Amino acid sequence: GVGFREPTPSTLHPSLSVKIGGYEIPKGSIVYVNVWAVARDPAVWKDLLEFRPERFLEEDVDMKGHDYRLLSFGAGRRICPGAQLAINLVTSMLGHLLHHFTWSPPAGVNPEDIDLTESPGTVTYMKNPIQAIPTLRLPAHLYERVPVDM
Ligand code: HEM
Repeated sequence: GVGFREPTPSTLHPSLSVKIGGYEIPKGSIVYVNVWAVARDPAVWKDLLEFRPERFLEEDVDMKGHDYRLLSFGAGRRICPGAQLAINLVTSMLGHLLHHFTWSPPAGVNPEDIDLTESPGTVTYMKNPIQAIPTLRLPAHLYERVPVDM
């Protein structure tokens, strides 16, 4: 498995003309930052192609623009304003999916054979959608909808 999947690029909007690495960047240009490459820098990440989420427990990596090793939401003035909402939603959604279901590959597919190839572009998708089969892991009555008075 792969450790980092940056789904979207980040942009810089220089307010002055600057020269970087021999390139003249005129004021007002939109510069796309290849955050995908930044998040895969072997000089920065240990075992970078391993799926090892616990790396983020071992080391404090800020993902809201303060740590340039991981720029999922960009950084600076044009950072994603929905970052905290997105982090809360993804955490809650993943938590529910894992709490309620056991997930397995379709019958006959070994986990090692799942194709994790990405399809690069402005937004990164999986080249082939991953198929996963959920089975209930809690007593059935816990999945019933509870009416709520609003
Ligand atoms: C996991 C989910 C999300 C990711 C990975 C993400 C990522 C990003 C990135 C990389 C940018 C560009 C930052 C830059 O140019 O440097 C951006 C911009 C933006 N995002 Fe998100 N975002 C997410 C969810 C959301 C949500 C939930 C909202 C709103 C409710 C949101 C609203 C925006 C807006 C309005 C901008 C444009 C900000 C600007 O250009 O000033 N995003 N986002």
